[in-house]
Amino acid sequence: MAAVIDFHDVSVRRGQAHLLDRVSWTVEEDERWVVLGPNGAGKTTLMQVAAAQLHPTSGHAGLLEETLGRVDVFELRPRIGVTSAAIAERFPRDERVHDLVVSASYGILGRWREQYDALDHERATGLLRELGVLHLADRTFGTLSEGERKRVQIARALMSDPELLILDEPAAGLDLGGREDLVSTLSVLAHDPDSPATVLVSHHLEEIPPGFTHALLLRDGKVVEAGLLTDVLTEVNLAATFGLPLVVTHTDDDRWSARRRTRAR
Ligand SMILES: Nc1ncnc2c1ncn2[C@@H]1O[C@H](COP(=O)(O)OP(=O)(O)OP(=O)(O)O)[C@@H](O)[C@H]1O
Repeated sequence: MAAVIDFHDVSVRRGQAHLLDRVSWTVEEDERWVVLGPNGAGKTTLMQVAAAQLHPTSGHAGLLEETLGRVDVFELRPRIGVTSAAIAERFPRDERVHDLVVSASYGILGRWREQYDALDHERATGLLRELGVLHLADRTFGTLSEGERKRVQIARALMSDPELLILDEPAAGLDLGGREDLVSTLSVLAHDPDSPATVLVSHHLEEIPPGFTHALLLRDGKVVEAGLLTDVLTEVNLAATFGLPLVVTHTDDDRWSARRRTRAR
């Protein structure tokens, strides 16, 4: 199976700061990864490289069988679906939800610039239905709740039928119900064999959707551990990542949680 992400010793430096420090990471087509780490660990920087938005200072960054630095990133980027707070900020608040999704097939914002065919409209409608927000298709983006916006963003990211889907902190800012709804939706996507390879960035184990297969733990720009979820999400690894003693729970319905250990067991 072909590697979707194939990083060897990827480093990103800004002056004396090592934002990423020799990160090696491989993601295969059928894998669903969660990237966990504390604030400032380098998660967003790693996602910028994985989204072909940022070149590493050194190392080999392979993406979709291409190598960053040797490929036209404008051809690579449409093959990668990305959601992040920074991207959502650029969405026009007065854009109709359906138009926001359908315009992604051309990688632009503002649907009036292009003509779309019936298949594009059908696909946008299907994705809005899959994400549970079809009833909002005629609303403007600015009138949606935070949870509704996250779902629309994911529909838009999937519109171009990407080979890699990157979700940078999709549960940030959601209330408990919104988070649980999003986790369920992402779990359905994770179990769908037609879904692209997926990378989800989070600070919280509670946000890992059932069906996710792998985890990468990042701290100070370095990989603490990477591999199968059940191998990686140990109390020892997570304590090393977040810098505090933790009790980690994995339930029968494949949900994870972590809390500070209050006394020695
Ligand atoms: N241009 C820059 N120059 C120096 N340091 C930078 C620069 N850009 C980012 N950093 C630092 O790099 C580190 C990693 O940042 P990054 O945003 O990738 O972390 P993160 O894991 O996504 O954090 P968070 O969870 O808070 O969003 C941070 O300490 C940040 O302050």
